[in-house]
Amino acid sequence: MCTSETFQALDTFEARHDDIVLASYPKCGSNWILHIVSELIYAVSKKKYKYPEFPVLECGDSEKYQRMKGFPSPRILATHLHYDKLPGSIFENKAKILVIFRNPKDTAVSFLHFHNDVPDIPSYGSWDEFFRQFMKGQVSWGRYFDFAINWNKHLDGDNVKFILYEDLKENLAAGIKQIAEFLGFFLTGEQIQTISVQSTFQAMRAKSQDTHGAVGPFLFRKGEVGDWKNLFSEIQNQEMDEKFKECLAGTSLGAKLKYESYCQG
Ligand SMILES: Nc1ncnc2c1ncn2[C@@H]1O[C@H](COP(=O)(O)OS(=O)(=O)O)[C@@H](OP(=O)(O)O)[C@H]1O
Repeated sequence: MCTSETFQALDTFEARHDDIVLASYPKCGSNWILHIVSELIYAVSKKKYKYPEFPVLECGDSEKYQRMKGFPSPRILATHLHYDKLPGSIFENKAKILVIFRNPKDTAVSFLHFHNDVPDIPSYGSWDEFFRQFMKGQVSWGRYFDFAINWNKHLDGDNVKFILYEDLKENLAAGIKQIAEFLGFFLTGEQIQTISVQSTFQAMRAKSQDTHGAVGPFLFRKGEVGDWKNLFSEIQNQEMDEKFKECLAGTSLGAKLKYESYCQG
């Protein structure tokens, strides 16, 4: 998805202290958090947050990064780039970073459906074929486990907040409150409640064509935890469990992902 020109252009990108970065592997809920953060900005400023351009940071060129200099603060920058590929100014200028994770099995299933449902992007012949490519990292933005390993040592920084998709599903209002506190936004319980009603899967899917155009209903597909059980074979389960053990078991991110709760049984 990114050419060497993209990375050269990204080097010219100047992050601001009050930028809000949403870092996630694809299909982990980036559009969900983007919506929540936009609603939080609206609640505290009464300014509707409008994305002046396509919000994925790395989908751009040097002209986009020039134009972004004129965008009002706070800017929301979504990215699927691995930690070591992020523009250094994000860290130097201490932008706030929300790192969003989702269990790798549901992430893979969501990724397959996205490829196969959305016209104009490559589709895969079968789930088995996609699974093989996903495990090898031969999919857009590379291997889930490389993304995770890359982030593992950087989740405890002052400017970093870890968010688990499954936690948000379990208690959306609590998750929104934590995000608000991390961003330094002070909201009443009533405001948090209003945002959580607007941020459920059903509410977002119902508006998806207005908010995201024709791709909306594919982007807001099912919004569930455990959909992997409909596609994974026993052998694929074992392979993913092994990979998790090899890459993340015993690490702080491994514990944060609550793999046993969401990927087994
Ligand atoms: N409000 C809400 N509640 C629960 N789940 C939600 C919500 N909004 C988006 N989603 C689900 O997130 C998945 C899409 O992830 P991303 O937005 O990161 O996709 S993308 O990488 O930007 O294309 C995709 O998951 P799947 O439904 O499993 O495919 C979306 O449905």
